[in-house]
Amino acid sequence: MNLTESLLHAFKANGARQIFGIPGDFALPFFRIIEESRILPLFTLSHEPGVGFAADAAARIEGALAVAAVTYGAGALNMINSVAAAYAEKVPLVVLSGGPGKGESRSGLLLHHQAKTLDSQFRIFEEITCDRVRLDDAARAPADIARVLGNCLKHSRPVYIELPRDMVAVPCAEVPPLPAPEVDAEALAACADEVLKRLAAAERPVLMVDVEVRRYGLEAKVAELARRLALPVATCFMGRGLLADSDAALVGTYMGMAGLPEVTQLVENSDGLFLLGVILSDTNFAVSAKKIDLRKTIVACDGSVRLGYHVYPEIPLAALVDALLERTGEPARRLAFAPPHYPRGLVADDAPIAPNDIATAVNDLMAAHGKLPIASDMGDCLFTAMDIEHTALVAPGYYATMGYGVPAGLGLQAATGQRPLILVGDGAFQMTGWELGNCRRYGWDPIVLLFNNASWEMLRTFQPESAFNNLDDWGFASMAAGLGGDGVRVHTRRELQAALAQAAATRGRFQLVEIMIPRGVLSQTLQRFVAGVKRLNAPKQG
Ligand SMILES: Cc1ncc(Cc2c([C@H](C)O)sc(CCOP(=O)(O)OP(=O)(O)O)c2C)c(N)n1
Ligand SMILES: [Mg+2]
Repeated sequence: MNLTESLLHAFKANGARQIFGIPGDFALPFFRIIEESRILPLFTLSHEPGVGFAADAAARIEGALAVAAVTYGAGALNMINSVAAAYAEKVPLVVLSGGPGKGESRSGLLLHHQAKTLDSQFRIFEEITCDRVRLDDAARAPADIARVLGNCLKHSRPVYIELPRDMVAVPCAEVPPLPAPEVDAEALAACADEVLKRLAAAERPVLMVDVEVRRYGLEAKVAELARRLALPVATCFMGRGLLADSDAALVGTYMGMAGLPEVTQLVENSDGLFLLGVILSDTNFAVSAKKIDLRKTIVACDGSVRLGYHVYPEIPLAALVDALLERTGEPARRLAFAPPHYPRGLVADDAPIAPNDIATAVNDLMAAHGKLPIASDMGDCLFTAMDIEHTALVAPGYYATMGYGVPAGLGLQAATGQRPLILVGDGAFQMTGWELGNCRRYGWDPIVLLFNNASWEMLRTFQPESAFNNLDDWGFASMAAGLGGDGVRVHTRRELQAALAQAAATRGRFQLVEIMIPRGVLSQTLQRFVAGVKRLNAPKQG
């Protein structure tokens, strides 16, 4: 077996199901082995940001490793933003980059694709990965690969592997099993006992879940824990879509002043708030109506558990959930809760379309055809998604990068085989929407809802006086045929309903529904979010 095959077998043995990538001369040798060995399917896309986002979405939806393979320099550095997004949102993404061979680096010449030095790329990735290795020693490689992949899964963060092009075919041993995370049994027991004691003492305990629950494959266990403890469950903005298929008492998504008032009160008035796998970010908590007193909360994330002033380090989330389940049985009472109401029954008339009409039309579609997993870009489309029935959702809710939606939808369909719904604004579509041109050769057929307000509308809500927020009308629907799909532009609610029905009935080609929205017309959630941010940032009176 050669080094590339050993690496590919290790990817597969630890959960990866495909590789997304774009080759280059520093990567051609190992791309050939990927293609000829067929150990993992290879999907090439058109631009490295899209490669990173597609692999990120595959990792999120599968709760497993995903691999983004690129060439040295122009390729890998083109993917920095996608890897930074994966780091911020705790995604186990493996960056596999080609690199110069040993001989080349001694030639004394500056190499093409080289930035400052030949080590610059390795150092740049240090800031957005939890571990890195350059595979320049075949004897050390199996242990190095095991260590790096082990850290990728343990920390659920990206890692960087550089494969010099003169090493790809050297003989190499199999990669050993990854090191299992060690847990101090006594500390775990004390931690689990204290968590349960706190929750039992609370009159209004609430469980809030976020991305780590999916990253560590814990959704079913967490739903069972919530049932046993009779806890109402809220997701945070980033955690939207979690537990969608469970019987957990899902009350909705907490968004402070921007969210449903009943969910905001439940969370902010809780005397036993249990934050499980929650990233304490501004997009999750910035617009809190009432500052959540973290001293009264239980925060389990990033491998530690904090209860007030008590901190238990090195407690993996999975170990904590298992320990809590071991200590709980059938609930004394069944929790009565009111599931959130999502709008249905679109009035299909000749009125112009507002974002909430899109949510209503999608809810009607899912009621008729079953739930669809959603990949959403950043923009009002993501705020609109909060009014869509709870379903699997991948979106950059915290890192908030644009360009995510379309490639992420392709990654989602490549990973699961399920047809996704993609939500994307016109500004974001201008960035990576062209990746739809890759659907035909892989048989992907997403339904794409393009919110076209000819505007960077989110920016306009914060700075309405700037004319640069006005975008031109690009006529996206008319471009769909050339990219291998079908496109339709809709202006009224009647046209929207008909277009969605037609898209749902058409398989085998992507369906682009270009939804014209008047500038200044926002989703209710975004309106509340902006009002909340403005209120919080307003100069204090007096
Ligand atoms: C890669 C990238 N560039 C810039 C931004 C800043 C930014 C936003 C966030 C605040 O940082 S929202 C927004 C406008 C989005 O326009 P569009 O996709 O048309 O959606 P909508 O019209 O619904 O706003 C920009 C430019 C970003 N988030 N990501
Ligand atoms: Mg827009």
